[in-house]
Amino acid sequence: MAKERCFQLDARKLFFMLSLAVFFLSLCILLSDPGQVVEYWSAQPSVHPVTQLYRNKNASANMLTNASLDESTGAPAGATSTDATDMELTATRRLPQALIIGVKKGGTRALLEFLRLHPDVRAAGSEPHFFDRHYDRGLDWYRSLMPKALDGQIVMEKTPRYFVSADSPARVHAMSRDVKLIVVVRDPITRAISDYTQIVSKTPSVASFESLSFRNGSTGAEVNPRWSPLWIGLYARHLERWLAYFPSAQMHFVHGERLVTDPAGEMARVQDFLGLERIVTDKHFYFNQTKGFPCLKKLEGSSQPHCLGRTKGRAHPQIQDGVIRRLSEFYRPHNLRFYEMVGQDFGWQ
Ligand SMILES: Nc1ncnc2c1ncn2[C@@H]1O[C@H](COP(=O)(O)OS(=O)(=O)O)[C@@H](OP(=O)(O)O)[C@H]1O
Repeated sequence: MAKERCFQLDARKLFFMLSLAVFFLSLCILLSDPGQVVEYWSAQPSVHPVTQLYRNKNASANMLTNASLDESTGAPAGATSTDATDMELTATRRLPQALIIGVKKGGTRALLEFLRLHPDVRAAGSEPHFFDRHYDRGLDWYRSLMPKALDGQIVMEKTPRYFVSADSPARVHAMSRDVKLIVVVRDPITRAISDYTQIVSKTPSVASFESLSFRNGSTGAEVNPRWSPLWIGLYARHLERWLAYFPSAQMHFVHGERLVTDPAGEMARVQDFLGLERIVTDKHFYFNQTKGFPCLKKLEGSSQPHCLGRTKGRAHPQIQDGVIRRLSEFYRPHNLRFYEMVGQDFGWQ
């Protein structure tokens, strides 16, 4: 009897010591690299279904774009039927979960093209202008413009005019209070010159930038904030209307200048904001000296590099220094207010 009790005590002691050893061993691993544990848990929920297929197919040498998604199923071209059944790949047309709402001439086309490289993004190619111009056509019409997408893929579109359209915030909110909003912003003066360059390309007889920027056409007069290329750059005013409907955490601001100098860095932040795995990286870009802009190393189905078209990255006219100075003074308080509202200094002088 006493022998049996003694054996039970020894077993308990052994169990206790083993537990202690396991506990200390775990503690050592955790202390030597706590990041691993955090990284593991934070990495788990963000893998979207097509990203998983993309990984499985190891597409690193075979970059997958929206164009390579089968139009009828929405699955990546080349995915087998077993992949499709396993993942219940049934593509449907859905309303967007994310919108690039502005700003005109900010770099919105570049951003959309870069995002389209991501296997979990499906984007409409042209600008629907639903919330600003075609709202009376209804949500079914709008939905019909969207590409087919799988569950878990993010559907998006870009219409830069939404940012400055008075009706858009309420209408977007009526469609979805959870939609994610992206705004590409650029120095409002360069943006205005870019806008003006586009106007001249369509109407060469238009008055000079200098005369249109001031109330009576003379640089001695007040800046004319009603001239559309200048009015669009009053970012804080336009943003106010959006913040009446959406919390700032639901909006992401892309630094337009950095989208040119560091596209991969800006893309990392956008992918994080959209809850996507960082698949679009510096591997996808190269700087094209002739164009003066980053371009894509290759598009799907082609081994050729791809730059945006000729209407993106036009040469700007030279604007008088005095006019630039006056516009800087004009925009300074608006820019500072905008920085405060978004909690980010964009560094425009
Ligand atoms: N990678 C790359 N390639 C070419 N262009 C680039 C790129 N990244 C940003 N940009 C800048 O995008 C500006 C055009 O902006 P948007 O696409 O928003 O214009 S639009 O509102 O859709 O007309 C365009 O303005 P301009 O330079 O005035 O033409 C570019 O400066």
